[in-house]
Amino acid sequence: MAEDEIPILPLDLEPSLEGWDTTCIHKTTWQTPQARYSDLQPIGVGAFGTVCSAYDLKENRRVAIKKMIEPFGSKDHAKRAFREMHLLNHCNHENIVGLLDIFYSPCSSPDKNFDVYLVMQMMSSDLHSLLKNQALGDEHIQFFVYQVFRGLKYIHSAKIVHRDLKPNNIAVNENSELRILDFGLAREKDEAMTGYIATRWYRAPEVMLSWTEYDDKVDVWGVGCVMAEMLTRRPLFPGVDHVNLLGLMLELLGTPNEEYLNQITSESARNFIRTLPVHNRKQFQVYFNGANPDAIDLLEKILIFDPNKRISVEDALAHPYLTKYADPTDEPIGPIYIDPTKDADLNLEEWRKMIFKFIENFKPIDRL
Ligand SMILES: Nc1ncnc2c1ncn2[C@@H]1O[C@H](COP(=O)(O)OP(=O)(O)OP(=O)(O)O)[C@@H](O)[C@H]1O
Repeated sequence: MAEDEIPILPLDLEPSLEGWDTTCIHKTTWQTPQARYSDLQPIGVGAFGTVCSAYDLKENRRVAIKKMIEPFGSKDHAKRAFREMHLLNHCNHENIVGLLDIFYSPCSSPDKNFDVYLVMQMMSSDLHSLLKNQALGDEHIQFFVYQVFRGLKYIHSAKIVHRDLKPNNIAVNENSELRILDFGLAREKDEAMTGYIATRWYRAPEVMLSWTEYDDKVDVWGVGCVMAEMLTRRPLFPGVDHVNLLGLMLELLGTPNEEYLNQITSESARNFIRTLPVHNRKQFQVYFNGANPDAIDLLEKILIFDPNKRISVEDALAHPYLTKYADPTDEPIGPIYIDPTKDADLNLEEWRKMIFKFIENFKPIDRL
């Protein structure tokens, strides 16, 4: 499946255990995963995986296990699967979900397709489910936004761009700890960026309007959309298609100036915007009526069309809205990520071998 064909799923699919091989033999141990991971309960579903919580009898803790959907369905699927496991394994940070273990289906060999299961820290909910059920107080919003930026500082300093931040990809615990999930679309920063990234509503304008280059500021935009959703409990830009999404952005943020429009590489996109009614930027104090003025100020600095003028992660962490939690001595940076497959043009069989080897060689580490 090409990246621009990634299905956009209805938001609330019922998770299930369908297709789970609960009898498969664990690669590294004497135990079957069924014996090591018991009490499987479906908790989540995405376009590329179904997720269960399970009790890890060896470590005496609950974990989340994601079964990748058709990792070998196509070359692009396999590439995505490899990237996800490799990136998850690279990151070790309190605000990023980590790879505790990985295993495959019974009698797997590199020569034929096999199922892949990723074991991660278990979180109790994600922001999408949380917001469906409850309103968040300002303190919670502050703490969540802080933690997302803290996680982004780590991944961006490692030269990784997440590219798919949205409430479903932000997991939280009862004690308000937060971890960023789902590195399926993440990329090494300098890699050529493709047009399709991020679920539509959270997609930065520079991605939609095909700027020649875009960078980690797409993730800052994503935080802005998620933060606005935390304040109002409604998606900020629920566009039904590209044109509608752009229209919603222009209505709130005003028509961008010529300097900005001239940076859009697609002539048709540029001209299209010029045909639309001219909007003035709405007053955020009115739109986000009742919100903490510092929250509004931070949003003003995030929701800016031009990524070069959009606030950076470092400056966001130092913003007055997050002062209560900010501690530059406790906001670690990450080791630079190098994708071993960066310039590789592998076929499906070769990807399968890469994934098999990764699982074979996987060594669990102590995860934060
Ligand atoms: N570690 C975890 N703890 C708790 N819930 C989780 C965990 N990992 C995933 N989930 C749940 O499962 C859902 C799907 O997981 P994930 O986003 O990783 O799958 P995906 O197929 O890559 O999704 P997408 O459609 O966003 O690409 C999440 O939205 C979340 O509700």
